Amino acid sequence: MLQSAAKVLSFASATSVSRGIAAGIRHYCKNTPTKLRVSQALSGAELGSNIKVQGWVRSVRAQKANVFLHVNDGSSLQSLQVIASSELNDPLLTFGSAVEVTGILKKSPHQKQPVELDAKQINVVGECNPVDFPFKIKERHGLEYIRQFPHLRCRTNAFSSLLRIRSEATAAIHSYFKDNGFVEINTPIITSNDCEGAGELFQVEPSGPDHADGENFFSVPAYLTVSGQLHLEVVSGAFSKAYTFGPTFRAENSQSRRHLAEFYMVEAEISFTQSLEDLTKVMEDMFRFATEHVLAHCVEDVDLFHKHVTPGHRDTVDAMLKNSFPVITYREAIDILRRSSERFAFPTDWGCDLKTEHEKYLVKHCGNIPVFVTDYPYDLKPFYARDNQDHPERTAAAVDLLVPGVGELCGGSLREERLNLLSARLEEAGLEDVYSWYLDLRRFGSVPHGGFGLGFERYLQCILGVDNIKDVIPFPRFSHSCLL
Ligand SMILES: NC(=O)C[C@H](N)C(=O)O
Repeated sequence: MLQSAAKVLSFASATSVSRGIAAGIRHYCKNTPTKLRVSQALSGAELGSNIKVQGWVRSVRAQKANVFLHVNDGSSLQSLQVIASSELNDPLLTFGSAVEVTGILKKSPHQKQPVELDAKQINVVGECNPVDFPFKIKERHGLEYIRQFPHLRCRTNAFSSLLRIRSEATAAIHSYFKDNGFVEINTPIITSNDCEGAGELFQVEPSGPDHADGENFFSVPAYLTVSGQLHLEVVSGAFSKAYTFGPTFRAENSQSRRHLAEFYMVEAEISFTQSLEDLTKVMEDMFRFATEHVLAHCVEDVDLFHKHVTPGHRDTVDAMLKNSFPVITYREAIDILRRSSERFAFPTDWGCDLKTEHEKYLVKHCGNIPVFVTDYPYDLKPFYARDNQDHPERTAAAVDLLVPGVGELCGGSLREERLNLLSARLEEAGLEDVYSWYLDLRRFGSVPHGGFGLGFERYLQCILGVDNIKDVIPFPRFSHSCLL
């Protein structure tokens, strides 16, 4: 009896203790702000709650007894409006400063923004001297201006939109390949081959005191990759669909609006191909999938470009998505160029490389939508391109995709899978020994296959209408420039 009374007592005291703890936790939770990203706050999550946001001040204005801020943390183009009483104002609260704001998230009485943060506390985490800061409040700076500040430009609306679009486009391209049964392969960045044979290579050599004797680290000359194609071809001997998406390097001595020394390339390789159509279908489908995804998931960011940076470009993008991409042969392209009344700077004879001016003309001629050009002269293409033996003119089964505003976006080909033809071509070029492993691929289970590469920055230029490729990559590298 006594024992059971004791049990009841201890149970009673235990429950009151736990009740006390629970109340304490509730009290603590009520007073501990929930950390939200700006995009979450804007979506109305946690309306009426005590929240905390951390970000950078995009605008600041003192009015009567209040101070109004816009805080952005890169999660969306929109900033969160913060209202604080002027006691919370601080001379360090300037455009560009980093802040931490705690307060109650409320529905906004203004139509322009759905919510506002009624601030109870503002900490300036990092000050920013507005006099020295290169960007000015409420000014729309052009891409060319902000390009001068590669270490600061992500703090502008335009460049932060670009970075979000870039990230979303990357994800879309990966999901396209995943959804369509491709396996992602990490092809090497350091390689001993010059896939394109164009000699635009950056050689890799070690440095530092351990390598002062000038030894050859790899025992063979090594370079930064110009293309993952040959490694994908290795893989395509066992995987019928493979792709890679990574940095690529070309030592082109060019300051042009569409060349970089370091750029990202999406490359795919498909085994058991029947014709170039197997490649053009994937190129076109991937282009559509990624573009539709970006337009649907980055509405405000894309609008910023299409309305303010490159007004009118949306119509071009809509036309690209509405029409299927025409296909013309190189022969037809040459005939179109030769018939035109345009005065080209470069020749338009059979066998000439198509230059940017030609590519742009062909795109316009075809209705300002992307156009595939196929079956290039055999001698224009590298050793791996398949010989179209049945064509009257000597051509290779190669294809380029030309797009509005940019010119060449993708290049691809069926690969020469026939051992005798490939080894004859390599022998002619004196490359038989270097590529003996490549010939092995044709000795052991060779199948017709082909692939293509898409320049990711050119793709972004194309869908956003951005003129200069340096404005669509976080840290551009080009001749005489390797800032940061
Ligand atoms: N993977 C490819 O077909 C791309 C091609 N090797 C190029 O660099 O243009």
